[in-house]
Amino acid sequence: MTDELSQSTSPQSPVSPAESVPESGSESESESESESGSGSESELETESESEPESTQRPVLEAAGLDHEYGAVSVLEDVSVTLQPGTVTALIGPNGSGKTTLIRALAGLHEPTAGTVAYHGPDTARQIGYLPQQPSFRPGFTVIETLRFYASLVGTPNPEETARAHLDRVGLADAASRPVDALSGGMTRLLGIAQATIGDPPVVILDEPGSGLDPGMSMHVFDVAAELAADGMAVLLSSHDLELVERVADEVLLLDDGEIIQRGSTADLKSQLDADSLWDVYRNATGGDTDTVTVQGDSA
Ligand SMILES: Nc1ncnc2c1ncn2[C@@H]1O[C@H](COP(=O)(O)OP(=O)(O)OP(=O)(O)O)[C@@H](O)[C@H]1O
Repeated sequence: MTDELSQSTSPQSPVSPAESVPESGSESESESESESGSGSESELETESESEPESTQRPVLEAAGLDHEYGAVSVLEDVSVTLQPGTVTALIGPNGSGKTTLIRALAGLHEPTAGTVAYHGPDTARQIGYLPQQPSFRPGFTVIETLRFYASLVGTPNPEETARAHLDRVGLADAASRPVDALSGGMTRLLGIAQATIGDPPVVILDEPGSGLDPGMSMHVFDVAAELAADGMAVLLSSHDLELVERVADEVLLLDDGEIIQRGSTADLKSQLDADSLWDVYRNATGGDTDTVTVQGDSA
C-alpha cells in the first residue's frame, strides 16, 4: 500500500514527495516523516485472505524486533501484538525507542532483526500512521488534503469521507484553511484525521496528544478509544500517563529498548503495588527525572 500511495502522488497532489514513505530498507530516519504511513506489503508479511478471523487473534504481530542505528542498539528483542478493538499505549522515557518501534510496526523501516506480520483483512489501507511531526504540502486546504487521501484509498465519496473525518477530530471549522496556516495542534489533528482515512484495521499514532491543549488532548484520546470501539487496533505512544490510564486497554512500558512491563493498567498497578500509572512508571524505570538516557555513544 505504501507503494500505491507513493506512486499515486502527482505534482499537483497535496503530498510532498519529500514527505512520502521511505523506500523499503531505506534508513532515511530523519524527522521529516511521512504523513501517509501504511503497512508496506514489501515489509510486512501478509496473511492469506482465507484465514478465519478471531477476536483472540492479533491483527498485527511483531516478534523479536531488534533495531540498530549503526553501532547503536535501540531495540532489543521486542515483541508486540495488537488486538482488534483495543487501545495499546506505548510509554517510556525520552529516547527509549518508542518512535523507532512505531516506525518498524508501521512498515516505515525494516528492523535489524525480527518480523512484523499483518493478519487483518486485505483492505485498501492496512495501517494508518500519524508521525510525531506530521507535515502536509503547503498550498492546499485542509479539506482538499483529506479529500485527496480519501480518493487515494478509493473511497466512494471522498468529500463526505473527508468531512466526516474532520468532524471526528474537531477540525470541521478549519476545512477551508490552508494547511500551512494551521497551528501545530491543528496540524496534528489533521494528521490524525488523515491516519484514519480508509478505516485501516490498524491505526498507529506517535504522540497524538503532543502540543495539544489539555481539552483537545483528552478529545484525541477519546477519538482513539472510539476508533477501538469501532473495531480498530489502536497503538499510541504518549508521555501523558493520566490519559493513557484513561483509555488504554494494554500498556507497554519501553525502557532502554526493551519492554520491561506490559499489561492492563489495573494489572500493572496491582503487580507493582502502585496507586497510579505514574507510580508504575516511576517504580519500573527508576524514576529518573533529571537525565535522559542516551543509548549508545552519548556524542
Ligand atoms: N536516525 C537515527 N540515527 C541514529 N540514532 C537514532 C536515529 N533515530 C533515533 N535514534 C536514537 O535512537 C534512540 C531512540 O530514539 P526514539 O526516537 O525511538 O525514542 P523515543 O522513545 O521515541 O523518544 P521520545 O520520547 O523523546 O520521542 C535515541 O537514543 C535516538 O537518539
